[in-house]
Amino acid sequence: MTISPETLAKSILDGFHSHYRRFQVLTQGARERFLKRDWTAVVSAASERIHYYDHQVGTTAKKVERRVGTELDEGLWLATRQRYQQLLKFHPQAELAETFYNSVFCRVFDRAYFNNDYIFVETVLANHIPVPVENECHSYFPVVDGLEGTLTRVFEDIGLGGEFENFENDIEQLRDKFFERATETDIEAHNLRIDVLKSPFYRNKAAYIVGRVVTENNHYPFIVPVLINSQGKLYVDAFITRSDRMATIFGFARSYFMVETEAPSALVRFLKDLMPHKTLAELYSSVGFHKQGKTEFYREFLHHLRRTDDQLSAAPGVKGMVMTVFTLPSFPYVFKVIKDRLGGTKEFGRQTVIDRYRMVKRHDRVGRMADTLEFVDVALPLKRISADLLDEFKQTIANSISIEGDTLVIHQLFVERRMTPLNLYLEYANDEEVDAAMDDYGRALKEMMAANIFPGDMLLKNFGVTRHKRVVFYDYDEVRYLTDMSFRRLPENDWEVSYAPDDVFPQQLAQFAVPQAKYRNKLLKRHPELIDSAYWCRVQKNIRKGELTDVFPYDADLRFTRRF
Ligand SMILES: Nc1ncnc2c1ncn2[C@@H]1O[C@H](COP(=O)(O)OP(=O)(O)OP(=O)(O)O)[C@@H](O)[C@H]1O
Repeated sequence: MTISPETLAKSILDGFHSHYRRFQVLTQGARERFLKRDWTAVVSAASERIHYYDHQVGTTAKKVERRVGTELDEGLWLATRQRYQQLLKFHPQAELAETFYNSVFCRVFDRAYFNNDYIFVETVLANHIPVPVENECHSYFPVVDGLEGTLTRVFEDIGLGGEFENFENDIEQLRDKFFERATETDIEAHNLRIDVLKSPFYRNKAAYIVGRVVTENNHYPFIVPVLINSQGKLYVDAFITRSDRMATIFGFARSYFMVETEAPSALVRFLKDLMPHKTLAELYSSVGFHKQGKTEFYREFLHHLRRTDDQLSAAPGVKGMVMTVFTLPSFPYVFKVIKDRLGGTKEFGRQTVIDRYRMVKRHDRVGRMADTLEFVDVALPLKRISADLLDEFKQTIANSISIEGDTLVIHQLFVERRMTPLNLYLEYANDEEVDAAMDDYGRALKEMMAANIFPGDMLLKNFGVTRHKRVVFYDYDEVRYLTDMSFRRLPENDWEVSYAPDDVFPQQLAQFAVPQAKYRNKLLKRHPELIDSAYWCRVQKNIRKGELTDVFPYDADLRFTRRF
């Protein structure tokens, strides 16, 4: 029986709708999980939401295959693509539905067809957003009857549910911070409007209210984190206004927020207005649409390649034993491909590396582990690859590449934000910066531990320093759950030791990870407990008891004082 383009297009769109419904259900549950303080469910919902997209693409692709096989009928698919495009004209998630179509098509058919005739390499929506941004996502609060009244209305409107511990005190502190900020920025505190995104953003143990203060000539973004105490009462924890601090809260090393939206494009454009330095790719990912983040990333990359002429070359720093890492100097990302033969002491195979990178992606990355985008069959113009890098490819990743005409195809590729490797940073940093970096490296280790992550290989070269001078981990091939390891004290006599593969001796960790005494001393001065096995065991015990430690994405000095 022949199938029409109409039926085919609709069945792919149905697949997308199932995915989006499930995404919405998981996202909507965030409020209740937060109010019930069900942190275990918070962790599993976040992981399931990341996972579900691929599952749904797989199911839809199988349906397509059953109906039309894997032999591509050109006429049928050209028409299906056209029909699908029409169906999206006023669709509130049109750009996500385009991406879903691409994912299904690419799963079934050959790479030769991955062009704009068959899929949406370029979006057909471009600047045409099918939903009016203004209506969709935010509420307006003109300050007419005093700031306190307006702030109260903001909270009533957003509907966090639950009772506050001391609402009046929260509003007073917010008002005071607001006036402080108004003086700094020269805002007339009574002649303005507050715009607030209609839904709170949930992540880990917090809900965030996100908005902006609009004056006659300007606007100023803000975030208000709301936490919940052990009696289930809410309280406002801070008022965050500086854009670098906001950027860190939305940073690439954080997990994705849960925020309800019918029109992600409108939400993301509002956020872009608040944080202009963030790319659409980063913003889509930050609110959980990580596949859309990938699509936007790839589009940005293609546009960037067209606009520039520099060459892809090896990433600066110590070469890895597992990954061949390269970068385009004018583009702030690195590309990683697993080597054909894993070098040195690595006692695991390719699949373990892939599994560990995926495990980190699904895990709470607590602001300390960079997000990765995983691509299959990426085509790069050969002329943009330096001769040295091409040689390195042939020697290290020959099984993962093929050359087709003037294109090099990489069969599996991980992409991460580029940072300055910590070992390189320390070489040119001044004393104060070295102090701060070693302190932050210690904090990074502790925060990863608190999230049940044991980095395995803690060498400085496996950490990077971001634009905002935060230390972030990026090499996941030895990552394990903290609870899978056995932390032990070193016995008095070496010959008494019987080592098991998962044994870790914290007393030796700093010596191995930071052999240079000048750096190690700075680390241990701030974080002496890192070489105490009892400390590691304690953290492990807390995790086993189901305690999710608080890791705040903002500095402690921003936190409000709590008055009861
Ligand atoms: N996100 C990044 N930003 C900047 N440089 C990076 C990034 N990721 C990797 N690099 C560079 O590439 C090198 C190798 O990367 P990575 O540590 O991920 O590889 P590996 O093969 O897993 O290393 P190892 O041998 O330690 O297991 C790093 O030492 C660093 O110099």
